[in-house]
Amino acid sequence: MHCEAVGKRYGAGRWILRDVDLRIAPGEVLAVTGGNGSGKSTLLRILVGLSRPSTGRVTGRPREIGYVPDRFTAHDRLTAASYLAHMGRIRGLSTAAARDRADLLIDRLALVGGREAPLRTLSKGNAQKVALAQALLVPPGLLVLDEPWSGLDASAHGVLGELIDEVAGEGGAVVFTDHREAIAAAHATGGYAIAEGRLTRRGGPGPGAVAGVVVAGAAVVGAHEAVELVLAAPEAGAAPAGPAWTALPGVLSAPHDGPGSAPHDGPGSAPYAGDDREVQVVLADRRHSDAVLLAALQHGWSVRSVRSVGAVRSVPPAHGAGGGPADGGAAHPRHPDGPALAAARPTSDAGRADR
Ligand SMILES: Nc1ncnc2c1ncn2[C@@H]1O[C@H](COP(=O)(O)OP(=O)(O)OP(=O)(O)O)[C@@H](O)[C@H]1O
Repeated sequence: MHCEAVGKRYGAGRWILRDVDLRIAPGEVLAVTGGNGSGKSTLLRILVGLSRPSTGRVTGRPREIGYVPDRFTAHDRLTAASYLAHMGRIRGLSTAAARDRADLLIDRLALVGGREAPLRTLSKGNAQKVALAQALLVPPGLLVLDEPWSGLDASAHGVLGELIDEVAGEGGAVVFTDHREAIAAAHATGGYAIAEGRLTRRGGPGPGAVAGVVVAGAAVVGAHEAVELVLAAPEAGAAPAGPAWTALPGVLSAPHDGPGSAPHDGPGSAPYAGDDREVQVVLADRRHSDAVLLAALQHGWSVRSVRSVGAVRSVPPAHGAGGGPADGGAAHPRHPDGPALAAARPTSDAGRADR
């Protein structure tokens, strides 16, 4: 999805956003921070299509969008369960599937007052939980959350983090706002700040962040602490017999996989001076890296180097751009123009009226 030179002003008022360029790739979790009134909610409304940009355009918006606005005011007599079942049906679920999904989300978010509480009786935090649940009734290709942590109790904080990871792990993109850098750093894979209408990329986010890498087409999806293993084949000249790298538990990518697929070029084949053995570069989840090394050693490979890559996020083949295990499962730089982006489900960009 791409916001291209997006600008926004309400009527003849000041420019709230100017020249915003933003690409969002599947599997990314982007935090947008900024002070009160800086335009965060405005940007989110443009992303989901509720507000039309005054200049520029948004393309590649996924079909399924989950949106949690900053305020979810529910004056309704409907119960939480009925509301969610109704919303699920609007999104194409059968009544039974909508109820099941709603029940699951209500349980996970521990809605106080329960599923039969009328919406209008819910506290701010519990209404926020219902808003979150409605955004997740069907797996969103884009999940947009406006200050989702505000008002949530501590236990729901953890669940929200899990839900975000799950959406991203399934190849959905997530964008959320918050005032607090710490929250952004803990949950996002990339960050932006808005000030004076300009959106600027922030430096590396914190522990939950992805250190610049998306693995498209990995056999295992989700967030990983990854290790890069550079392995040298048993002997020079021969097609290296190795384990089926990507079939090993925890392997996220191995550019040249399978028997007889000797690496001849690309990132996996850079020869070392004085050693022309073929080289395989394996990106593995850290928890499995010892087992991968053991498998390599058992097949006669030797270890050139082991390097911690930090956090990476892997997305499934359907969302990759030809980087699946079948063609090598490459680790792509998390760059706006990175190949993973090409898999964004294209949709029309029919803007809807401003609220
Ligand atoms: N529908 C509207 N009509 C006119 N002005 C608006 C409208 N919506 C927002 N604004 C103005 O646009 C500016 C940005 O508002 P926005 O809600 O996007 O900021 P924000 O960064 O989300 O703020 P906060 O952190 O306080 O929620 C504010 O000055 C606000 O008053």
